[in-house]
Amino acid sequence: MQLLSLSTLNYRNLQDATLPFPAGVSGLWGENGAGKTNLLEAAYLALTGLTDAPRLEQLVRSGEREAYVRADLMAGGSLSVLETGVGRGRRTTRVDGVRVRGQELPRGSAVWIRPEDSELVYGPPTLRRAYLDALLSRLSPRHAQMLQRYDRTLAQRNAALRAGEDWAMAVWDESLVTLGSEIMQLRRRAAGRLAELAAAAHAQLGSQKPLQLQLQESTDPERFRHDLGRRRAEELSRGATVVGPHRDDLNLTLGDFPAGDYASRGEARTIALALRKAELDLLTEKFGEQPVLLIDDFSAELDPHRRAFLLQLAASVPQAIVTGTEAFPGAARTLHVAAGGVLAQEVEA
Ligand SMILES: Nc1ncnc2c1ncn2[C@@H]1O[C@H](COP(=O)(O)OP(=O)(O)OP(=O)(O)O)[C@@H](O)[C@H]1O
Repeated sequence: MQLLSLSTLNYRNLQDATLPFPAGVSGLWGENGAGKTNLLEAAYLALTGLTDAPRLEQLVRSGEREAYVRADLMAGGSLSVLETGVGRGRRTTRVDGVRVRGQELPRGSAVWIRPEDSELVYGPPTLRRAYLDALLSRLSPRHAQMLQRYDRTLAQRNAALRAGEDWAMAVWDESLVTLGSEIMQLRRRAAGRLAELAAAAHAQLGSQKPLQLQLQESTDPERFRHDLGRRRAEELSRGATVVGPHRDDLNLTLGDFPAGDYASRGEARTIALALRKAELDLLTEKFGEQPVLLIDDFSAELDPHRRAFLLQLAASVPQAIVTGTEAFPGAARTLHVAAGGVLAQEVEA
């Protein structure tokens, strides 16, 4: 896939502009705080409709009410215009001028690799679940739908638990078990393939210690109903559902040890890179075309071998946009970012 151009309006510190992007590797370099991450974040939002900003208004330039991003995307041989507008608690999405829901944007259009991905290793289970669920939702609209319904049911069940409505549990359990069991089955299937791809990417990254990835479930489809009943008293006293797919984790083991407790910063970044490469591979398998690859801060915490891997990875996809505080070696086109604007452009041989 290829992002032909990115337009932004009122987006964080970026100057309002339309930037064309050719195929191949574009390298964006600039000082700290120049706006490089904001540019990749805007591209990711425009291409996928996704953001992990805690509040949508953070994306809007201070003093403005709304921000807008637009991606002209070439996918499957045809051009689509993807537009997203965001404001306080509000997001609207259009494809070719027609208003759609966010999940109707092309689902395999971009993968974003960034230094914060190390939190997938060190951070709490919520982050790994979010990674898995976001990926599965892009691979399967059914999973996205099940997950939404599960989250709604879970919130209602928790409210009933807090209100001490023991009598209502039979009804909530029925829906939770039906939805939760399907989510567990979908996760199991995808996690198996993800584990293979991540382990292979990790080995390619030159790591001597093998990476293992395993779904850690708080229950399983056969036991789910029984476990809910067994822990009812505890749930009523805590006012929360204590078993189910919302309590699962993705265990990462490096060599013989849990990665979150033992991995060095560089090792964690390597594991995170392997997870993103696996994401790229899964999306490519599913949609038959490689996503646009966005790489933020390519040199952060990586030794020369791992940097070389990123270089090769960027060169292996139809289009990659890579940022750093120095120019990306081997980029077909180098752009200079300063004060939220793309200032200079040099074409290398
Ligand atoms: N909503 C906003 N309105 C205005 N400016 C913002 C907004 N959100 C973030 N910024 C500013 O945008 C600037 C650029 O941030 P960005 O993370 O893109 O920098 P960067 O070039 O990636 O820097 P680094 O190399 O340090 O990672 C920061 O100074 C930040 O304070």
